[in-house]
Amino acid sequence: MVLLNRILFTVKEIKRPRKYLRSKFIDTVRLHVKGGTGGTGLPKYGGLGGQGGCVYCVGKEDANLGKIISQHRAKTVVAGHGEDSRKVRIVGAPGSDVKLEVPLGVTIFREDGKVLGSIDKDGETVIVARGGPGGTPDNSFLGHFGQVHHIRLDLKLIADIGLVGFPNAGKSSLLKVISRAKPRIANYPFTTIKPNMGIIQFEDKRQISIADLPGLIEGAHINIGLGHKFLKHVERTKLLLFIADVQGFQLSPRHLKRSCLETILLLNKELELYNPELLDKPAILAVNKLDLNGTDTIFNEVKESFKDIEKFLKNSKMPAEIIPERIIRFENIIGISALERKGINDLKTLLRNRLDDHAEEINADIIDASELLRRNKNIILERGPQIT
Ligand SMILES: Nc1nc2c(ncn2[C@@H]2O[C@H](COP(=O)(O)OP(=O)(O)OP(=O)(O)O)[C@@H](O)[C@H]2O)c(=O)[nH]1
Repeated sequence: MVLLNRILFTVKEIKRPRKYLRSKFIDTVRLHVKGGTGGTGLPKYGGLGGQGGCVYCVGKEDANLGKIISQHRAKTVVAGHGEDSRKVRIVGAPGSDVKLEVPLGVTIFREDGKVLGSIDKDGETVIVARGGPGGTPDNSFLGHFGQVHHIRLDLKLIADIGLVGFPNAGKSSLLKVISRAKPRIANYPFTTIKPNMGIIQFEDKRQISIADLPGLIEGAHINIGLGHKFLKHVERTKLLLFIADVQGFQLSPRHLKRSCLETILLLNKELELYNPELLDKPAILAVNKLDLNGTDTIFNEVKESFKDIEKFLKNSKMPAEIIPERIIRFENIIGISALERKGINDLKTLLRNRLDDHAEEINADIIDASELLRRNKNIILERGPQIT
């Protein structure tokens, strides 16, 4: 009876996590992939064994890595073996291939760290394990084993804009008013636990994608909060949109209260510690919650201090540990209120114009490269036929 009571009591204790906490966003999958073995040949009749099948990844817009895991629970993917040559079928049939549908933005790494390829477009294909050749006179009619690899599929979202900010800054609220996304919004930190994607739609049908990442926090580099886990998703974005709460941030009464400017510098520092190259991306700063009383002054002070931030920091009593080595250059600083939709249209226009300029800059680079090629064609051709 006591035992029964204890069991019943324990069962009652186990609470299933809420649904949104269970829906995990998966951005890395490890798999053991094996190409099929080639079939054996038939020496007596000169019969050829079938080629082993291969395992390959193909890009699909609506695919997700979670589906791959559910389809291959054992995490081993094996392609079909080639058919042996027989008297009645002198050339063996090839083994069946296995297709893995992956979302766009996936890079495939081999166990030794070598990149096997990346998939950025729909239909793009990368073979991850080739099948072994079938038996022929060259290999004494013995089929070969296929390739065997441990691979890692690593997803980095491909979005035009990456939204970075501290928890509670209003990233999800901004995403909701600027795009059609429906993120969770609540007044406590880390409501966002997985990246959310939204599409900003313009009247002329132009679309811009925006990725909202879970909040960064002071000390993310030592894995505080959600750490740097999601920062890889901003690597492929063309523009960074920083969002800061005009009131600053305080994780709990036990933690220091950081002002708006301090949170911006801390964000800058976390990005720098993760990958300093991120600071070279074009960046725009949106200071949020300007509907609150008396916040205009804070916004103006922040804007003013960024006019010559190095000089400002030299003269300020800002603690040294929060100052990054390299300070990001914001191309624009804009005040908004996601709650009251103030400044949202200006922000949208700003983002669009900046992305259009970015596209022109890239086109200019391509034109430069082709011009260089044209001018140096003779020199290049002299070097031999291997360079085309
Ligand atoms: N007054 C005011 N409150 C806002 C504004 N934008 C967001 N909030 C509030 O701030 C709180 C946090 O907003 P979220 O959009 O969830 O913030 P977040 O940055 O996504 O937070 P995490 O999910 O924790 O990273 C919510 O209570 C919002 O209602 C604003 O412009 N003005």
